[in-house]
Amino acid sequence: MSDPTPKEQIFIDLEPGSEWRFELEADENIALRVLSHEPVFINSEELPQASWYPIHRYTKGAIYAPTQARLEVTSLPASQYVSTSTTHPQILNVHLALERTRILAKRYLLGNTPNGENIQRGPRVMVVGPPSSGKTTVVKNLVNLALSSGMGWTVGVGGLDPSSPSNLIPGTLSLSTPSHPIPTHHLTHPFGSPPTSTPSNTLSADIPTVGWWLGGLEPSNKNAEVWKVLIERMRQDWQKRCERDKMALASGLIIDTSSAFTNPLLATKKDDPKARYTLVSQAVEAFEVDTILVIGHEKLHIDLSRLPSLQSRGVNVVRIPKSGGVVDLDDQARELVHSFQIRSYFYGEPPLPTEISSLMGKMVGLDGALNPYSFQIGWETLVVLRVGEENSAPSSALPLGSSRTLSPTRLTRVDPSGPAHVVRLLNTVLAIVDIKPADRTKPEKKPKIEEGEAEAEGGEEDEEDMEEVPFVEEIGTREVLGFIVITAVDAQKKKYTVLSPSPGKLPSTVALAGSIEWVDSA
Ligand SMILES: Nc1ncnc2c1ncn2[C@@H]1O[C@H](COP(=O)(O)OP(=O)(O)OP(=O)(O)O)[C@@H](O)[C@H]1O
Repeated sequence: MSDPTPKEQIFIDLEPGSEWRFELEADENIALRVLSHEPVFINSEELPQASWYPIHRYTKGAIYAPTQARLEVTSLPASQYVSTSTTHPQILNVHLALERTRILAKRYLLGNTPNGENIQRGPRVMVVGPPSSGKTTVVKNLVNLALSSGMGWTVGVGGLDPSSPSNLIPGTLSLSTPSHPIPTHHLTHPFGSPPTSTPSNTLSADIPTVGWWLGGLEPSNKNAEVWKVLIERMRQDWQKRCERDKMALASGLIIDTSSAFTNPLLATKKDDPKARYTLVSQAVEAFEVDTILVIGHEKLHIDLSRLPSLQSRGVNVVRIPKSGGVVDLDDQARELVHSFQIRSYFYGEPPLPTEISSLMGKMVGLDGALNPYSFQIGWETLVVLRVGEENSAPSSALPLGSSRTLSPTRLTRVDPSGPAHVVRLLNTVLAIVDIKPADRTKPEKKPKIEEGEAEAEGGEEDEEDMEEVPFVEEIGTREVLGFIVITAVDAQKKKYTVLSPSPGKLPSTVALAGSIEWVDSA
């Protein structure tokens, strides 16, 4: 029987140029629809007229109305308010300048029409700022403005913030090429999901994305060399794309960065102790960035404007205001977001409560739940590697008189037989990397145990040198195919239990470990 007392409707009226800001808690899911006729935006994506737009728990954001507007929401979040201070006009100004560059670049590249300013490619923009300054939100707005312009742009989105929930999974760098505005239904995956994680008929899955595994949440002095190689990999990928596709070259690249970029001394090398903002200079050089947007921070703006490495390239350093709506996340909230991000990689989004999914009227397509798959795999079959110098033996352990000449991106095989390793591997997130026959430095051993059905076989396994890495070093910084997590280690049977996003054989049995761990607490 249907409920005889219809629920009271909740309306939000917005003055021209105001925004409705909301912060959804763990038990808050809402849907909203626009009842007025003029366009209303969420992160510069126009909300569909009259359709319900669902927004999942934990999401924080703002609905912006350039003209008078009326919204209907299914329920009012505990934390919500309307503000007339908005940074949208400033973001729009930046967008218009970028749009001009794109148009001139397109004319040059596709129509062979030179322009007086010698613009030969689209804008390359990098957004920097302190923690919780709204970097990801600015990137998303600029990308959505470009994709909504009707010009057919295919903007590249660089994810240089391994801890951002917009990235693939914590610990990765990513490059995605969305072709439609990025939605804000939930906080994970807005820059795109790897194909193994999300069914292809969903909103976020058709954003082609490639990822590289840093294995940590931010660039640091310890992983600086690995970071540098990953940036180079990403640069090559972007360059290849631009060579293939002139429209991508004209559309440009917008890069989100880690707040570690604001640390002037990070990644400074011993041979160049005076270098400052190495991470910024590195990325600027790799992606030929021409504009840096600094959010809020006055000193950072001045520092970067005076940085010789940027001045010599003629990089335009522009300061834009920080939105008063940005939510400052503490460490606990960040941990929760990361855990949620990993969970949704494997399980997708839990279904919306029926009071939302059964709403009358049109509803935009939803991302659904996924069916991850758990199985056992032998220690010998799944080769777990770590990348980087920090994982190799300390210099003090080297023979007397010898010095370290190891490569900073060397691979170390994790031998799970040591008790410390078992503890360290449990709950570890692993990135699967593609292996080609030419990558092997030793011929492949036929795996004795495959997946699920072979579980019960167990038995003796040939002894092999578990310390030896039978692959070339280059695989440690290669593009990743997907992620798994070790949920149990059976020391007696010498097997891992792993959770994979989809059933079937793993695309490769070589995986990279980092410092990202996950325990399903949902
Ligand atoms: N105008 C706004 N109204 C409400 N919430 C907002 C607004 N702008 C940003 N937020 C929210 O504030 C949070 C922090 O913003 P964002 O992730 O863009 O910052 P960031 O600088 O990239 O953070 P990080 O330090 O993690 O790199 C996000 O949850 C975002 O959705």
